[in-house]
Amino acid sequence: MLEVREVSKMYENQRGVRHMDFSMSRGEIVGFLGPNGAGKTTTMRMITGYLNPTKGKILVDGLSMAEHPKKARRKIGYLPETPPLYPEMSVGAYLKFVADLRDIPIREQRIRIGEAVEKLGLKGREKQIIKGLSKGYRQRLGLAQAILHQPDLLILDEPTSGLDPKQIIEIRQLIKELGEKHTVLLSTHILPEVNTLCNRVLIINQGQIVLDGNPEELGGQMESKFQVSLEIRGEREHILRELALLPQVEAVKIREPSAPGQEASSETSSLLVSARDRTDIREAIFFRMAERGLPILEMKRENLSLEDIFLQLTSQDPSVVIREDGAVPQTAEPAENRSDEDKAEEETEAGEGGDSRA
Ligand SMILES: Nc1ncnc2c1ncn2[C@@H]1O[C@H](COP(=O)(O)OP(=O)(O)OP(=O)(O)O)[C@@H](O)[C@H]1O
Repeated sequence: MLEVREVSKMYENQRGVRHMDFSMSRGEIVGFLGPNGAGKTTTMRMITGYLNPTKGKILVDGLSMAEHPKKARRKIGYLPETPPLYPEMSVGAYLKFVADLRDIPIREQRIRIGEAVEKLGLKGREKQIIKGLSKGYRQRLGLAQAILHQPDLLILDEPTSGLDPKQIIEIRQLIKELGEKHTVLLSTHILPEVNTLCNRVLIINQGQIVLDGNPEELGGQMESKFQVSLEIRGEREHILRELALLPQVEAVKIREPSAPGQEASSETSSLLVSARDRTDIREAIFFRMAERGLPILEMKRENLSLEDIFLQLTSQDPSVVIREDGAVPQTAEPAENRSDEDKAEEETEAGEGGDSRA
């Protein structure tokens, strides 16, 4: 559905986006995460044809954005961070205006507007003036204009930013529904939003993708060691001795008391066990404890949360790049180590390209 091939964008000697390379298949809902200034908006503006890449290529359903901008843009619905609304217009008049702008045939306009109004919960508000709408309803209208021409691909730039908690839940639900028929790329700062909505996450930092994968599987991929939390009944010394005898176990941390105000129990121990590597050690622990008559009351694999991963990747220069295809760690080059060739390439890029159709 979307191919972003080696795309870079330079802003007057400052790099906005660097060698961005990813593709999206039909039906995916991809979360685009990154700290402020990482390059999310720049990338989205290039995908939607509002900004020309300095280098690289963007294909929407096989159509090159550079060669066939009009056709390619017809396949995209875009909700910028601030929805492009006209405050003096009514909801209905605005959607009619957008329908004209998108060349939707007159005979189809009523049906399309009706569908969008229905889908986005705007029914009964067609005559309302936009400046009187709440932020949540403006966002709904922004989404309605984005889907009016029935695009295959939706690009949503921070669609829930600035909304109150109730509006956030409503807009997320709408995005989830839109995701059943559209391929969606959405940028956000809110990590749980990615877990709730997306089947894939792209984390970018300093203009580069530093991680690409399934939000639920990332924790396991990122960890260098397998970790298990355990609650075991029995004499503490005995348990620790038995765990230490397992060759796969590297470290055991005592985690008591398990809840504030709860006394450490002499009967049970809460522990965090780390393996020597990424091997699953749960079976080995289970059989050893069973053999020694030390019942396991609870055993759970500990994963890094998306928040841990995000902080790990964005709080300093990324040193590890993990791709969806096999979690192969590569070293990302710190800026000072870039080759002269790379620097020369950047200088050349700085002289090319520019904004278009802004
Ligand atoms: N028009 C511009 N001129 C010059 N530099 C720009 C311009 N737009 C963006 N940049 C720079 O490009 C980099 C990426 O900015 P971008 O707005 O794409 O980040 P973002 O990830 O969307 O950030 P945020 O989460 O704050 O919206 C930043 O360093 C920014 O300062």
